[in-house]
Amino acid sequence: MSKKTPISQIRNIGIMAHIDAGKTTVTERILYYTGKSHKIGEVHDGEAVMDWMEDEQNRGITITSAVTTCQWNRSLIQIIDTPGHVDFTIEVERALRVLDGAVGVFCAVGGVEPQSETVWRQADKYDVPRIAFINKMDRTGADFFNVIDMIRERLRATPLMIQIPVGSEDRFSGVIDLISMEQITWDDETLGAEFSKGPIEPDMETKAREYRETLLETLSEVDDTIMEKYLGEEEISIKELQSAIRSATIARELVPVMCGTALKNKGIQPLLNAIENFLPSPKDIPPVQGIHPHTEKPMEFPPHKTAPLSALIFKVSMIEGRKLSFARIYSGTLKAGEDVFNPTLKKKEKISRILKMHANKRERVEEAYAGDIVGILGLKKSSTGETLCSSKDQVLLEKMEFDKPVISIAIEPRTHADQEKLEEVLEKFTIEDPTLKVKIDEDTGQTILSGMGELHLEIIISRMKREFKTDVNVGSPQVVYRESMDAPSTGHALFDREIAGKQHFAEISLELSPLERGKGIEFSFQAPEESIPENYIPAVEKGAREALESGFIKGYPMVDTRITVKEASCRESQSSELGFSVCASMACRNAMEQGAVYLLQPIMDVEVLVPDNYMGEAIGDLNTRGGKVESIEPRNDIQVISATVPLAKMFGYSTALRSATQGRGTFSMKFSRFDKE
Ligand SMILES: Nc1nc2c(ncn2[C@@H]2O[C@H](COP(=O)(O)OP(=O)(O)OP(=O)(O)O)[C@@H](O)[C@H]2O)c(=O)[nH]1
Repeated sequence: MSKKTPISQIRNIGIMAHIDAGKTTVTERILYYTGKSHKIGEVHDGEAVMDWMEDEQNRGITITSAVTTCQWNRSLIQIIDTPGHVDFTIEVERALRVLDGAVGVFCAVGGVEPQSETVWRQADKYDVPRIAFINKMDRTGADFFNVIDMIRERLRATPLMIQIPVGSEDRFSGVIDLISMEQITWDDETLGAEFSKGPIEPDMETKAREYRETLLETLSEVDDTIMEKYLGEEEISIKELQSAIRSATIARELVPVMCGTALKNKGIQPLLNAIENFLPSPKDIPPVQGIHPHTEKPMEFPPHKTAPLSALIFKVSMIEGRKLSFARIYSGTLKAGEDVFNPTLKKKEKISRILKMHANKRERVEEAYAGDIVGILGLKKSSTGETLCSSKDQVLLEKMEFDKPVISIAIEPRTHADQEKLEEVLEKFTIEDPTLKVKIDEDTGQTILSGMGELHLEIIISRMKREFKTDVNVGSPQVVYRESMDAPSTGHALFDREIAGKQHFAEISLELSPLERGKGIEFSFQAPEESIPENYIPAVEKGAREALESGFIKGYPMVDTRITVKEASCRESQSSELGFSVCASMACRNAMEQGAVYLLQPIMDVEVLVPDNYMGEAIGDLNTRGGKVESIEPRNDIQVISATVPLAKMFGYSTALRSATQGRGTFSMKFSRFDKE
């Protein structure tokens, strides 16, 4: 395993799916057939290799992205597990950032569910080439061709059927490979490890020929060579077909679709072949973009082990008190025992160990190369989203953007023993999860946790209890607001004070003015030149930003505001960073007092699915919650209502919807924007 795989044979992939489509079971079977795991751990036994976290086993859903490595034919497949629940979009986004291709798993009965659409769109944003696997062909109601239509209509993708199923539901026995025109049948006795390939059975022949035509037509639309041969009725070899499919998949023109049943051990080996044949290697995708940390000049290094090092930390886990950082290496070589440079922190860090991650064990390696995804021990300060490079050839890769928390709860340790552990546990959680924020409420002294949704915080609390035996009382969830202002307002402050025997003097006049929604905070220093020494400007900026961060009305961060310093003055020998920082902060408070600051609340995109006869109730209920219905679309016998609703009005919605629709309605929700109350 530790022998070096050429970069062209590496496949960094994610498996994306709606909850319950069977992602964990598919991953399990991949590990089984690639020989990494010797026992099939059924999800319902709580033994799945990937889901090693206790909480995931209890809930039966996958929360964290674990990376695991396995070997298939000549390829090294590194699987980054991605969750299906939208409350964990951070996990999906960070996985998408470092993978090169993905397998979308769909349920043959449910097809493309709203959350599969969400995840699919995220993958579109990152230009990730995909193949699709229609799982659960054994279930009652399984309908391969219906899912194909859904992929076309809901995901607006062009499916390329490279297989069709033989039988369905309990008579599903295998597939017809439309590339080689062979029938593949799995042997139930050997957990699907053995299968036979042979000529297509007579009763399937007509259908197989018909879909082979469809495959050739679809492929001809994107590949000229295939088109010429197809129109000329010339023989097209398997190699030619594979190469055309590979190019079209990588160019994201087509999505090859396959099927099977992971639970009944059918269809996984051809899926592994498709990962190897059709998904890109790190060499097949555009080189990662970065900038020079000082000059901000665009930079890119080739994905080669002799190029300068560039790697991105995409996840940090605290394991037994040690920080394990997961990094994707884009170029160069990472060596154990050597220093690397973190351009964000402007600091060197030592790589003490490099680990190749298998699902439940780690293998130590001395070096890792472009294309690899590894665990690193030894990094002390670096965190998720930061770059590692060499101090000689510095590069800064694009940072990961994390959504801001929208919901918070107050927690209180139950006993003295819980109190003692709480700080340490929270530190671990915040290091691992950049979307979780902890702060102490200045008025009440309570600890406030903020996160991405109710489920996100619920899981944190339950992990505290189960994994760390730390019990807390939990307050009811509160919406996290932002503050902003309507019109420009000016502020002034004079700071002239003796601190520890030294006089500090600073004077600042500034203006706070509204920016467009979503712009954040901008700072500009427009005081006359040489009014204060240039090296104090960063202190002014720091003080001003900090003041805005602590808000005005209720202490929520101010957003979408420009700070313009108009005048500044100092006295020689009485200037200090401290003085300028405090003075800028006071001037901002002064401007906020003068101006009209208001609250912004989180608005959510909500999608509600209800049968026709409950639509009236569902819309009425959304209206009473202050929701705005944006569209209503029929999907088979179900109506899909898309609306935007203030998060504050969505508490208890799942219970309300269930009782209004006798359990038939479902919904999904994700953060849209902050807007005026
Ligand atoms: N009938 C049938 N059931 C399956 C199949 N694959 C998975 N399942 C079952 O479907 C359920 C969900 O499977 P998982 O593998 O946990 O699905 P997942 O997509 O990983 O779900 P999350 O971890 O919740 O995101 C489990 O009870 C599986 O045993 C299949 O091919 N056929």
